[in-house]
Amino acid sequence: MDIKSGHSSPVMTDSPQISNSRLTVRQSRLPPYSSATAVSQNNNLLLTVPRKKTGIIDDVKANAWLDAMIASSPTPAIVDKDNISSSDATTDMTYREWTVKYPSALTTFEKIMSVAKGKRIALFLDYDGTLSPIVEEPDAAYMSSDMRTAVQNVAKYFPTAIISGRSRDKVYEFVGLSELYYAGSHGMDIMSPAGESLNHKHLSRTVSINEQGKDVNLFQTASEFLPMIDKVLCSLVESTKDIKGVKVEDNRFCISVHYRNNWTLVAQCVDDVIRTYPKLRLTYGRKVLEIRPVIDWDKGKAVTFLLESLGLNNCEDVLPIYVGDDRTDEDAFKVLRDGPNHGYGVLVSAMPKVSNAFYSLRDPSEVMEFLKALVTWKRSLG
Ligand SMILES: O=P(O)(O)OC[C@H]1O[C@H](O[C@H]2O[C@H](CO)[C@@H](O)[C@H](O)[C@H]2O)[C@H](O)[C@@H](O)[C@@H]1O
Repeated sequence: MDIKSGHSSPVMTDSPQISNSRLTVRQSRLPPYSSATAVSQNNNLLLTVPRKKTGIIDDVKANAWLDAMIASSPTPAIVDKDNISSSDATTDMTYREWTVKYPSALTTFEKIMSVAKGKRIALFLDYDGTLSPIVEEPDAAYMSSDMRTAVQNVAKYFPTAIISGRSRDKVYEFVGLSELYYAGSHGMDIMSPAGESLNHKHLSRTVSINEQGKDVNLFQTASEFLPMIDKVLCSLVESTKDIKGVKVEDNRFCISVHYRNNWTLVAQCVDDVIRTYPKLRLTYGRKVLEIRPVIDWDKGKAVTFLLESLGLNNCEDVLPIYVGDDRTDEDAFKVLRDGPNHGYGVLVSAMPKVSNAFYSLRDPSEVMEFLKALVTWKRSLG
């Protein structure tokens, strides 16, 4: 990974991976992303990554979606330290400069709490990269028991939801706390804790039985896509089976295609499969391509839905806080920044990034400190 800091906003790249690449995709579902959000439904794109002439950074920057995809690709646990060209000191300084715009939620904790005073906090937490560190093997992204305790404690005081790109079952398996709200598949599959009734004026619910045999409410916004998603899942498993480092993950209402090398080949394979499905779209995260239904629903919508269902929307005395690390969390940050339910997004990142969040935390260990601080603060109020 190379961090170029000669621009006003330093850009992270995986230049060794892309320096010789050329990818032309016609009539593709690969989206032309803007710098912070990942939304496009354009069917007729011509995307070209030209061979390096003057500088790969410029070439890549000319292709906004690719730039953004690569920028979000490096994962702290996978990064090869030897490839970092900037000195640690420069990196540190760049990070400190960045925190002027996105202050640490720990160092500004008192300021945040002065706003929270007299308000009810509603807490939204992403999973991967926020509650668990990013690791090479997606199935091994375990949460520490200390983090679990921190989440459990915070949920005693504030309504707490986990909002993840993973399937709801998988994230529930990792977290294992039945007292939380869970929104899997980027918010397309929402479950209330047992014993909590969740109602919404527009969306109908189904009642299901959880592992302890108790009733839980489910809100699923993309059920009609399930047969299509299952079909695409099978095709993707088949078409990528010989590509080293690829793992296709079934996230129920969406699919993740993880890649470690050969990303152009993987992108092409994915594109070949989904180009005949106009009702699906492609987004991306850290070394992952994600296929999901073309519906107007994302993590931001899930936050709004949960606030409405909990009767916490448009309330002067509610402060929603969303902590997340990924591109898909930006939708939620934006909702809290610009929407009627004013709150704070907290971006978890050890690298400078452009974000809709207000605050930042470096990594999951700082997230845990933040959760503990919230509990201490709440207890201090008596
Ligand atoms: O919304 P999230 O909870 O942040 O989930 C986003 C994706 O996270 C997982 O992939 C990422 O984390 C893996 C484990 O650390 C890592 O190996 C992978 O490279 C990352 O992309 C998950 O596997 C995906 O399905 C989620 O969509």
